[in-house]
Amino acid sequence: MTGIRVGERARRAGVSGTGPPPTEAAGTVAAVRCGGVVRRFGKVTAVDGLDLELVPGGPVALLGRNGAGKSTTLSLLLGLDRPDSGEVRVFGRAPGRAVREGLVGAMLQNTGAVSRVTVREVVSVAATAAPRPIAVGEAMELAGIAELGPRRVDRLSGGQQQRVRFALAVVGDPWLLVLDEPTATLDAAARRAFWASLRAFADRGRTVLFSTHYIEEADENAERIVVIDRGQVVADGSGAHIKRSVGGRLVSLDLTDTAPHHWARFPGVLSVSTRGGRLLLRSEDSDATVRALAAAGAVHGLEVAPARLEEAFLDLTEAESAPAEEGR
Ligand SMILES: Nc1ncnc2c1ncn2[C@@H]1O[C@H](COP(=O)(O)OP(=O)(O)OP(=O)(O)O)[C@@H](O)[C@H]1O
Repeated sequence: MTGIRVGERARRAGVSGTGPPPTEAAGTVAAVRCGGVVRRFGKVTAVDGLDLELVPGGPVALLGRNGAGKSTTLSLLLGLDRPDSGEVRVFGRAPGRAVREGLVGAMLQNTGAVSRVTVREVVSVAATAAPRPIAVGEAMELAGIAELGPRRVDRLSGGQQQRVRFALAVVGDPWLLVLDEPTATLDAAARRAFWASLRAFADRGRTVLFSTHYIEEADENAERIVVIDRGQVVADGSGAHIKRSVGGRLVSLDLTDTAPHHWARFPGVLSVSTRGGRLLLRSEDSDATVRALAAAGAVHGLEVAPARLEEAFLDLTEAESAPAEEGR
């Protein structure tokens, strides 16, 4: 576990907050615990025996390619859906109960903007509905929309509307904030601003879990990355840990040589792929790989680089990717 405990983070940030649910001291109960969770849709097993525990703290990224089971997992955590088997607990409670108690906030994909109301009005309504809200102005500040209070929500840009959704998700002061691909529709500047807001919220000692396809963003913005594929956790740790666990360096060269080589049998080679006319060899011993490539006369446009998270991610999820949408 790499999450920082609530008390520790909140102390570091100098935030008092409203405190954890009264029955539990901070950090003594898992924010999320999934055990053997299965969710099937017809022949498709979207979540396939998922085990996951989040200690309070974060942010944590749920990283996976299309159809990996991220949204289904988040729906189960929010009590919007139920597992076919296995157990999901949020702060020790059934997810629906945790949501009703105001312990969970969410920002989901494709939620439309309400018409004709102002930003301040819509955030105020959400605050009224929450059992333990923070001040409306504070939520707007956190979301970076303090200046937008009098503006109509339906006349804002996509990036601004996304920040309003963030304010709606945090105004109830949830102890777990769940975000499904929060930056999918944002440009680079809006993304940067959004991540700053999200980190500011996590720094109040809250648990933040977001799903993403963006590997580099997960690395930059999460303390822990849970890689999910075919509804199972295939890697779990910091970005550095995931890079290390896949291991090695990336040896790449121009694929000009048409002679058949058994690249996978070259010394040190862990995996082989091609991209844009380049051969990519992940190697645990790049010196040995390069020597063998030179001996085979295959060195054209050679580059050796540290493993990037993207390659690590592809290695973890690409090898058997074909049947993912077909069920097993
Ligand atoms: N309501 C549903 N009915 C049928 N199949 C579903 C349903 N919801 C999800 N699935 C299937 O379950 C699998 C996992 O979907 P899910 O949306 O959880 O993946 P994801 O990782 O969130 O993907 P994406 O990144 O594309 O949103 C997919 O094969 C999807 O088609």
